[in-house]
Amino acid sequence: MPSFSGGASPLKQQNNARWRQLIRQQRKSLPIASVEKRLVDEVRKNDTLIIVGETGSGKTTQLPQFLYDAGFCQDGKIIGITQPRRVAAVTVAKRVAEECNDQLGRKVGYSIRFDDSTSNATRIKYMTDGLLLREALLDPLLSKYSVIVVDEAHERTVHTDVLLGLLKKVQTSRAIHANKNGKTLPDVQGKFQHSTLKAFQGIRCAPLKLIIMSASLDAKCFSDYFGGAKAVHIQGRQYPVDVMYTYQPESDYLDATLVTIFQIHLEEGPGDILAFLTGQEEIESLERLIHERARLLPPESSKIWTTPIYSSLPSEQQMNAFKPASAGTRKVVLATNIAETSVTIPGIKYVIDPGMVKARAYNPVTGMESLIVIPVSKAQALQRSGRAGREGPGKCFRLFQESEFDKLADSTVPEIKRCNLANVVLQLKALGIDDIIGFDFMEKPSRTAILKSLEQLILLGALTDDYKLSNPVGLHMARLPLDPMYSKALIVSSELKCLEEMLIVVSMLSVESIFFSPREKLDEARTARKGFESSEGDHITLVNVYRAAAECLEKSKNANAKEKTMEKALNRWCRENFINYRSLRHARDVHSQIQGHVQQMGLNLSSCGDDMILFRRCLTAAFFLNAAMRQPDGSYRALATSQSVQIHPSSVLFRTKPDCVIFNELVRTTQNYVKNLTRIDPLWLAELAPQYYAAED
Ligand SMILES: Nc1ncnc2c1ncn2[C@@H]1O[C@H](COP(=O)(O)OP(=O)(O)OP(=O)(O)O)[C@@H](O)[C@H]1O
Repeated sequence: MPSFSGGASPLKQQNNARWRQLIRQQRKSLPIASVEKRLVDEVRKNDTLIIVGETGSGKTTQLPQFLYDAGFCQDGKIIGITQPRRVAAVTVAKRVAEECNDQLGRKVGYSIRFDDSTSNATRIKYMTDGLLLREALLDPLLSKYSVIVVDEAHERTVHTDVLLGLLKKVQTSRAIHANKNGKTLPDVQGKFQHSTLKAFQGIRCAPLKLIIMSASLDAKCFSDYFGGAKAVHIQGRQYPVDVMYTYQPESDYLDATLVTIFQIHLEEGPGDILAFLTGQEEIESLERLIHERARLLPPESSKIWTTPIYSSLPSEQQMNAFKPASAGTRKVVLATNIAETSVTIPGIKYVIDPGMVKARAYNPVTGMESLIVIPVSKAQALQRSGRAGREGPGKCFRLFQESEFDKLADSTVPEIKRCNLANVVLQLKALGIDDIIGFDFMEKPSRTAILKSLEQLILLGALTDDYKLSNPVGLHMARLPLDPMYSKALIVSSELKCLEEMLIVVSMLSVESIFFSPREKLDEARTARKGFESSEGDHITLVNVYRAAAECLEKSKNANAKEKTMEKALNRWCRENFINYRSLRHARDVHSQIQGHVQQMGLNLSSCGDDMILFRRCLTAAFFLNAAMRQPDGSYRALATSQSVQIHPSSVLFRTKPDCVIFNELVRTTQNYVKNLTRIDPLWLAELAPQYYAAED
């Protein structure tokens, strides 16, 4: 994973005395600055504290610095701040390092999956909540942290919720431990796995301070969970944000966003625009429409620079959104909700919020997870408007009526209540927490959902029949930062000697939209795609694309081209073949990261060559829970859930309609569609997954 960079060079800025003076003034003028002493006192007095303060009041950037200055990092301890999103962890760490007049990675650093900028000197560490959970696998008492700040807790991502439960447990263990005046840790014996206990024998642990923060959380609910923890409210924001609503409901929010962008561009003063959309496809189609329309404007008003930001975009491309536009050009950032909380995107004065978001949905009875587009909550709308008004007064255009806003839910339903819990259960098991149903979740997922995931993990071989983590399969699976089904696929394919192919498939499935079909060139795109298609299905088609791209790179490498030229050649090849260059690059990134993991785990990196029957059998052994049979009426029935599903038109099997398939994704729109399919022989199911399909006597 490349390191995050971009924007003006911090060192250059730091040498500039005027710039330093400006930063000092900015920091002093933040609402949080006037309550520094009070906040530090409250943290001293309370082991758990809830801080609610408006967006932009200075919580994320300032509080860790206050605590550092107040001596919370004595004895080499670290203040850890978790964020639900990678991009926030990185950009905020960069900003705070600049404010501290230090290089990123020294006093202030960030650590996210596959990218760690910290050093032994780091005392203020920004990270994703998922990363801290992984750290807990190695250090169950999180002994190097004196304070942990869980920022943007209102988002209630599944990682945040699991982390909150875990931190509560760690706090208790550390308090008991500290009372025993620094003895070793028999008091936590039984709470954690024996193997991990050894890692911290003899370490002295002081109590852990825990701070929960957000602009839009229900303080009472968090306080109750933490035994009546104190909540403090920080008043005021630095700059006002004018919020506007539409007079009429908008039937097409994408078109309404496009119109609003040009309305702002042509009628409002200088300032960049941030528009929230639901996913990569919407972003890319709007980007094209903006460019088409901008070409029709007179030259003096046509200068618009669009820059997308969504989670599957490679990190250095995400960072483009944080760069300033050149003089006279208006930057339009097209973002998903990854830019909704915590971040300050320089230049943004106008926010456009169509009020929709793509969210996970889960049916605990069938065990099926899907993605659906739904209205945002009030908390999300508030966060979105809070991205304006950070460097000066701002405006937020909500593309719905005020009466609709009033009808929105106050907060988002916690993700833990609407996702497949297999991953959570696997992580908790790896942390030595055996009683999942009895785990102190802030909001308990349904019993059915927990049981369903336990059952799934047993079927995948990650848990034994008595619900213990299996060795080595379960241990390997917990170590891989992937969905359990994908982890299982890698382990099975190593046994069946086609790990190389499966690595490609898992990487390609981890990114969005590999194929690119512009509306005006649909026929050309279809013809180009035919060149990669396998009649066996989409997985092998993806392998073909990946290998053809690798061949293109190999050719330019053989011609001794420099890396930049090789990338250019790949970009050209992608355009010619209607492949999404951004997605392909991301897939290559993911591939090299996962390859590192599987090699470390000692898995066998072999290829099945042209034996695609073997590979399809391997896909069956991995994804047997997602098998579907054709019905007499041409529809399909998902075998595990008995749901009626259709093959998505994007699949190469859309027309051939084989008897039996395995699939990777279920998308709910007007119908249940399955995507990413491979044709299989139904007899393989009982042979390769007898634990699930063996015929009853
Ligand atoms: N990268 C940056 N560039 C310029 N100004 C910044 C940057 N990061 C933060 N700031 C300034 O610091 C202010 C406080 O930011 P901070 O992220 O600490 O606020 P917050 O209270 O945590 O907001 P939120 O609840 O939205 O996360 C911003 O409003 C902005 O004025």
